[in-house]
Amino acid sequence: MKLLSQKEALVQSALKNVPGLQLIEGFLSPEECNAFIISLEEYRKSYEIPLIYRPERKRSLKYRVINGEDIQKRLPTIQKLYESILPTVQGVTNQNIVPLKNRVVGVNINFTPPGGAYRWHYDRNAVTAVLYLNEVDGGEIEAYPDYRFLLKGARSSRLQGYVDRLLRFGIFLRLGRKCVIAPKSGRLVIMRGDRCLHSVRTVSSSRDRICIVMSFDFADAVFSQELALDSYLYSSQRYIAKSDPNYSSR
Ligand SMILES: O=C(O)CCC(=O)C(=O)O
Ligand SMILES: [Fe+2]
Repeated sequence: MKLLSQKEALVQSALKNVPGLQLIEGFLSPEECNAFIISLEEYRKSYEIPLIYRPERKRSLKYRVINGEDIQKRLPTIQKLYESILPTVQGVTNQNIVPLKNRVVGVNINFTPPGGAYRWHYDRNAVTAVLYLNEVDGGEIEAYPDYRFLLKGARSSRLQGYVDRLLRFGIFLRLGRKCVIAPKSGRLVIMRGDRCLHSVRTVSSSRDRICIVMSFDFADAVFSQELALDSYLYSSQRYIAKSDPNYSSR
């Protein structure tokens, strides 16, 4: 394992009480994580998992993903986990959130291959829980919780896109609180994903980083960019539009 720098070790140990981002260690035991990993290895023998690659100037999106519809059909134990984790996530966040109506997005399994990463973004939904299934070198979530200037009633607007991009510049990032969360089996990260700027650092191990991503939102939530963002995140075909699919092109 790579040794953490002293500064990063401090960042990690101070993470327990950050508003907008919580860690639960050992949410699953190593044996439970292994059982999931074995069932996913079996899954991969029967089904192709698409590789999504969207190059970006800084950190690109490069990962494989099993979407929620396929999980519901073929991986019932993971679907059950998504349903049974709800009270924990509601309790930790103190928010009356529910699983997403969009089944493709609700629960995903992300496989970040060696050299893969996940670009900087905010989530479309209010709360996201990431459950790490294994430990790899690199692949840390780098996050700035509670770090967004949200435009009321216009969160999918082009203007919101400009504001969000502005906040990624170093001079602004210094105003935020940086959290670095290394992947470790059974570790659960719960964040207010629509207010937390986050990304996944490049995986430097020779094996995939594997995690389960579970999304929740308020019952009345709507997201206007649903179709564009879904094809960007889940289809291995080239993404045609040039602009960021999180925001409207008008
Ligand atoms: O793979 C991860 O750890 C998180 C990815 C993520 O941020 C997301 O799926 O929205
Ligand atoms: Fe995310």
